[in-house]
Amino acid sequence: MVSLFSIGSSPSPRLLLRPTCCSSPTHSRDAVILRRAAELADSSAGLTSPHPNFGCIIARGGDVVGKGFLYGQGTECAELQAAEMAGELAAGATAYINMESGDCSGDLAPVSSLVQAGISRVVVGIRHPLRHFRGKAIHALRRHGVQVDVVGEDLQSKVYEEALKSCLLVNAPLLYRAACHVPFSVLKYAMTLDGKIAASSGHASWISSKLSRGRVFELRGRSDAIIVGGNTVRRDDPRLTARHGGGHTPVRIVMSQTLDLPEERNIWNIIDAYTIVATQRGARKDMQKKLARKGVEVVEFDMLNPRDLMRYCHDRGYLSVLWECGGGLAAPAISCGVIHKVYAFVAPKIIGGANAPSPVGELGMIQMTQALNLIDVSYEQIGPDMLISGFLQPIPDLSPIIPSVDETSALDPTLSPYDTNIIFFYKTWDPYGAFSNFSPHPLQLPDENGDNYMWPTVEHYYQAQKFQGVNSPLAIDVIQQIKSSKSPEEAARTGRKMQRQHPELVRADWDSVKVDVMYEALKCKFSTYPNLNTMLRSTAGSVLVEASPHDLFWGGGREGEGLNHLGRLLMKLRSEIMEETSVVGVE
Ligand SMILES: NC(=O)C1=CN([C@@H]2O[C@H](COP(=O)(O)OP(=O)(O)OC[C@H]3O[C@@H](n4cnc5c(N)ncnc54)[C@H](OP(=O)(O)O)[C@@H]3O)[C@@H](O)[C@H]2O)C=CC1
Ligand SMILES: Nc1c(N[C@@H]2O[C@H](COP(=O)(O)O)[C@@H](O)[C@H]2O)[nH]c(=O)[nH]c1=O
Repeated sequence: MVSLFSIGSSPSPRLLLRPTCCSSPTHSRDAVILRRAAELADSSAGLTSPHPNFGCIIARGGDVVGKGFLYGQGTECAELQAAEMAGELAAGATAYINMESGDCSGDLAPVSSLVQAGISRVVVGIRHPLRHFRGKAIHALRRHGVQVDVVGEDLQSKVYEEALKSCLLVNAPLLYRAACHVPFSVLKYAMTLDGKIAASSGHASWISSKLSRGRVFELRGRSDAIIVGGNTVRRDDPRLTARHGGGHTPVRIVMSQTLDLPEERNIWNIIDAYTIVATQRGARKDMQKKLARKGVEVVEFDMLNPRDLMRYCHDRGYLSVLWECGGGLAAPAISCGVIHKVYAFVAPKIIGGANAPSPVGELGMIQMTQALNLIDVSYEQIGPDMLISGFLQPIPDLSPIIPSVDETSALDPTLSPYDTNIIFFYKTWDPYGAFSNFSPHPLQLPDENGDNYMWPTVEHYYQAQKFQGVNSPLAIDVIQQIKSSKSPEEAARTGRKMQRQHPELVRADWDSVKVDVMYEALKCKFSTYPNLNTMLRSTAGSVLVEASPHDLFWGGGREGEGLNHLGRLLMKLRSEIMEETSVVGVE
């Protein structure tokens, strides 16, 4: 791992790009546009689940002629949007992408859209951090005769420092995930000028201003999960929802060893946001049952601690986590190295109190020289408060590891981070992400009127089918909402929420037909896309498991307790395809 940010005035090794020998007006222009591509990549933050962020700008000379960003998993890639916008002006132009394209579909759509548009040069901020994508798009572009310049490899000038930093920042969660196998964790707290996060009575609302709390809602919207400890639930009765106006709602996680929690709390209301309680194995079974009855998921750990919880969150596909706990939990989280960034809102107030809680409990340090120094610190005034933020750990830099050409030439069907006889898939950025229902493979199937309709993803189709044929204007309206959802995540959110809130809108036979509905959609997907068909056949001999730790019907569950119906259907489809292929072969 290499430090990327300057500590005080000493710049980090990788940001020490070679001095200005090669700096030129072209370099300066490249750097400015690349930075804009990174900013563009951030556009969907808070509107959809945290996911790898891609932005693409196409420019001729200094003039931008096309741009696009990835809105969510399963939506149109940034490169294609930019190429479409640029039209004929793309021929001979330069494309700027903050990160090497990833592609879960195996057909490298981002690459083909740039090649077909006639782009002659591509400037890449960073290589893709995930091993199965790394170098692949760069290699494919070069094979098509496109000049590819990667910052830090082909472009060495110091003028790229800020652009590179923006490229790293916008995908910091993915970089941590790839390097450390944990989600990017941010510790956020609000404290008085005398360093208290509550009065000695425990009362804490409010320390920071309304404006600052508005910023917290934005931070929540950028996170997959928010974590607090049991004591904060007992004392504050928090809601922990993202009232930021965006669409994405993070999961709320309560860490409680004792499970000595009140039965009535805002956080048990799962209509607005899903709640998970992480606890010690065997803790208060009666309480576990009560929580489960409210729809709260209880996850038991052999030894509840922040590191194991973060591993669990990683397996659950989370990229970004916000810790909003008190000092009792913040200290062990820092000690075991899972906190990467800190946001401290400092309010110009003094509350005093020898026993008033502070943001970080016991770390076992006795000398000031042991203090943890934040890296790349920022200061921002928000209304009356000061927001101080910085990194506790540098963003991992994987870019210097350049794969060989052989490694990147094709999708290796045996490439799996898991046991070779079991292929797990879950998020679209996993090696077999194309098997996910969120993958960007539109499929043509009938809509509610029986007309052929291009559904953006399997998820859109599946969610809409829940309300198909129900004689109610609201059910018809839900189908329309699902059809127009910009991402599969939005489609899933709408479908699940309406199913929870209005079970009467769900078709009466849903439980008995849902497996058939899914199979029909999968058959359509894998017959429409030959490359997916090939990928599915290439898994022959392996068990396919959707690695969803929480969906015990479609997924395999955390410890294999799930029914794995999605994996089973894919294996059934694989057998059918292989039988058909062998029959055709015999004829
Ligand atoms: N101003 C601010 O930004 C904030 C202020 N606060 C204030 O802080 C106070 C609560 O602080 P604090 O008790 O530290 O907060 P927390 O409840 O957030 O953290 C401590 C609790 O975490 C649970 N826990 C689970 N695993 C561990 C572990 N391995 N180590 C330690 N604890 C673990 C325990 O719950 P259990 O006892 O159930 O087992 C423990 O009591 C309240 O007064 C609240 O108002 C809280 C958050 C933010
Ligand atoms: N007191 C305090 C904070 N406290 C945090 O916010 C939680 C309450 O969130 P909610 O119920 O959704 O409004 C609370 O439990 C604690 O984690 N946050 C801040 O930004 N500023 C503040 O002054």
